[in-house]
Amino acid sequence: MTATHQAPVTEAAASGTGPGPGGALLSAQGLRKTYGSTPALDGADFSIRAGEVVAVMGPSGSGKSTLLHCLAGIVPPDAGTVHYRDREVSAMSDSARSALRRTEFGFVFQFGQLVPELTCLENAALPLRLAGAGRKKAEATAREWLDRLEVDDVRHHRPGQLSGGQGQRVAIARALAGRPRVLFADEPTGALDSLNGERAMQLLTRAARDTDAAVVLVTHETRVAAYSDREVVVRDGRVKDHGSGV
Ligand SMILES: Nc1ncnc2c1ncn2[C@@H]1O[C@H](COP(=O)(O)OP(=O)(O)OP(=O)(O)O)[C@@H](O)[C@H]1O
Repeated sequence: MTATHQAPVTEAAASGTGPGPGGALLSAQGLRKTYGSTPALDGADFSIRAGEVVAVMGPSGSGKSTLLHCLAGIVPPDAGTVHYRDREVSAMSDSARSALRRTEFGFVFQFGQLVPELTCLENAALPLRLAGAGRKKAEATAREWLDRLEVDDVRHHRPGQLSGGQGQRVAIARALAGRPRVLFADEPTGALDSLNGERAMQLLTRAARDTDAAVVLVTHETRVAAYSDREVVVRDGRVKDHGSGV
């Protein structure tokens, strides 16, 4: 659906600054989402504060990725609400949700999804370039993040020339270079061996904490969830809060 006529510039540009329900940075209440006859979410609640790392765990098919997609404004829920600060994401137009994703959110998926034709430096600079930064400034910032993720030495390589661990760290640098307030990570270490997975998680959580970004971390691995402050478990489309993590 295109929403060109429904999205006043002010809506897309206005970034909520007040706290959301219960002081949360991002929260969801009573989310429902059905695909055909398959219920993916069935009354899911969630909330995360600035600087918090929350692991979303649960069996395969329980609704973890759907929850992440609804929270990030990628998929509109059938019912329920999502708030980012004091703005209701679930009530925004498509273009306002895209603007929110571009300016406030960062994403890391299981397979880095780097652009194969671009170098690592160009990949990491891409979100900044899309947000309007000039090439020099974007690449200077991107280099700082590649350095933090310990992959500055491969900045002139293309994704096809990297190991899995290097590629995922470039993807994390790209996601964080735009200084997102919320980082969504869906099985970010799912394609890595345990050593590379551990290192990627150490660097990801350290960088997120340094920038006070919230991290919604979908994982089925307990050793990955151990990097969180709190774990929740999704079961049959509902969320159970397990309190503090390790
Ligand atoms: N785009 C879609 N079209 C149809 N069904 C979908 C779609 N996305 C998810 N589903 C279904 O919704 C349910 C929840 O899927 P979801 O991907 O959210 O689970 P998950 O907990 O992330 O699973 P996994 O750990 O295996 O990735 C599953 O039954 C899945 O088959």
